[in-house]
Amino acid sequence: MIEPCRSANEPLHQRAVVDSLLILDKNAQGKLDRITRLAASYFGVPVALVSLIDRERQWFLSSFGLEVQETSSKDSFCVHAILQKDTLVVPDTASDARFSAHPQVTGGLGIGFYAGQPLLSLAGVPLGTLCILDQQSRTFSAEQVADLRDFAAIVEEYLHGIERSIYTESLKSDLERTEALFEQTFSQAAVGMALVSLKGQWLRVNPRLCEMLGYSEQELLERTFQEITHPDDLDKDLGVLRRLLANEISTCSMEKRYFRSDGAIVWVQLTVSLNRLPEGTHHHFISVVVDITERKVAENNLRTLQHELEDRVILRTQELNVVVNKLNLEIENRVSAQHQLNAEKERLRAITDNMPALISQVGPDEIYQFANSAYQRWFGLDEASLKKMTLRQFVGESAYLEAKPMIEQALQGKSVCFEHELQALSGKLLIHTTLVPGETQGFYILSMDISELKRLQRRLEYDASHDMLTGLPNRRAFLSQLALSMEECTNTKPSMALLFIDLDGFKQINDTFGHDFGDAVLKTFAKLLNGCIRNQGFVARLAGDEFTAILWHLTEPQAEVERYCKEIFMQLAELHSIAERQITISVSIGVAMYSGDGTTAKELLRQADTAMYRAKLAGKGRYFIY
Ligand SMILES: Nc1nc2c(ncn2[C@@H]2O[C@H](COP(=O)(O)OP(=O)(O)OP(=O)(O)O)[C@@H](O)[C@H]2O)c(=O)[nH]1
Repeated sequence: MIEPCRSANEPLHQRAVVDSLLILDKNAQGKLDRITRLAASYFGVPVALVSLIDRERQWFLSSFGLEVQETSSKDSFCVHAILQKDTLVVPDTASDARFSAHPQVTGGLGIGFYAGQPLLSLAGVPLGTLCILDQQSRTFSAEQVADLRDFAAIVEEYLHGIERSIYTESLKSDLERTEALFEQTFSQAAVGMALVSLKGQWLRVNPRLCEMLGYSEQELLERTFQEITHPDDLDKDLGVLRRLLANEISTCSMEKRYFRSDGAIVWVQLTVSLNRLPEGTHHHFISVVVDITERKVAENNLRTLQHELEDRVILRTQELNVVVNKLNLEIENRVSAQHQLNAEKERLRAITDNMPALISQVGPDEIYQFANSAYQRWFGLDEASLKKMTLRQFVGESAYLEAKPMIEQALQGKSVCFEHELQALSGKLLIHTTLVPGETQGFYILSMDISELKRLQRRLEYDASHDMLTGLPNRRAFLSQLALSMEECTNTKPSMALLFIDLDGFKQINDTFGHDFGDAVLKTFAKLLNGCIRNQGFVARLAGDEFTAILWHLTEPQAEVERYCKEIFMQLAELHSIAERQITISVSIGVAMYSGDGTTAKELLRQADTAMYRAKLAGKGRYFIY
């Protein structure tokens, strides 16, 4: 037998209908049995069957002349009828290639003839066949085919009735399930649910909505939603419903306020959709109501908090702006001060660098913190090198130890000056240093090179106290030495003599040989006089050709004075020429002895002068003791 080739995507609901038909009650089967029996009789065949077929099996809902209830679908003649969707007539199975090898043809039932009419469901899906079988081959006229179709139509009618009743039962059951589900959902929902008429009347309300609004179910059903809607929200609410009714939107959601029965306000999230009847007319609204009062309160609190925060932020921002402005002003002032400071520093640097002095600053650790460029010029040391040095390292060990007491005073906050020597690139320098305590710790150093100044000072001092021509101490030096020497004497032990010495006839020498020669004479005599006194006294030129000598520490005043005067005369006697000119010089000497008796310097000088005049009067070239 050639097996029927069936589509793999055979409609699924065919199986469902077949399954449903299989569970028909036995009474129903009895009706089909009457038809198969009638068909067998009408067509004069031994077997008439109503078969149902799915992919695997073939059942016989009714069988006349056959005991078998079920076979495999691949052995089924009926499948071929279903596949060709029209009456299948096989007059002689033995000569039909499709069935000649079928076991029920070659053996078994020994089928020689088959005619089957497909049975279609209400939806036109083939469910099985009404078929007749004969063991003999036979002819089957067109009228008989039409009759078989009529029989099949009766079976189909019957099966459709069953199908309808199954479908109705199924719908009813679905409706009941849906209704129960709706009822359960409606009553147990955690959100408010309601059906509302198109005019706003509450039609059905669930317990949660009643609880939310504080009304009993009955009280609520006696009201419209407009009555309990907050007036400020009503227009918006009605506007949205109008759009729903105009089919502009399919559903809407809004936040609105209801008045509870106790007058309190309930904030809700309302979602409304429109329920339509099958023909499309509007029937009622379906509302889902969620209480969002807590959320609204929280939002309000949050909003209030946010406003408070914003106010605080504004306040703080204002305060901050004031602070920032002050800070900016302060920064500007500081920047300005810093600029001034930098300018001051630069000016100070320029001043100090151009000062002919060493200017520096050392910290409490005696390390240099600042040094002007004089250090570079004088010692070849730049500021960077000095900043790595201590004062001790710079001045050297011995100079540092010498300056240490002054450094300590400066570190204790006292200004101090001292003089010292420093070895510079140009040689040894005499330095005058002032240490000035710093504002914090450490001190400033101002060192000036006073080598030249000292030389000048010494020169001035020398010039002020010496006679330029002879180099002997002058009148001024003489008078101070006289006072000093007289102070050293006591009245118990006279030990000093003052000699007033005047050249004789010096005017004549000047006039005869000239002033320059007179100068040479003065210089020669000064040297002679100074040589005579050795270390036992003091020689000075008072003025012109007048000289003085102080002899001190005289143990035998008279004798020592006389010896000195004679020494002068003797050396003058040995002097025969000056400046290669033959000449003889003599002097007159007046002597005043001092014994610490209270005689003043002026009086002593007068006494010596008087004695000298006496020597002059006595003929010059001699000495006279007062
Ligand atoms: N060459 C020279 N002459 C001077 C200097 N100072 C004063 N004289 C002169 O010294 C002379 C001093 O003369 P007197 O002492 O008055 O007279 P004298 O000739 O020495 O006479 P007697 O003192 O009486 O012996 C004057 O002619 C002055 O002009 C000087 O520095 N150089």
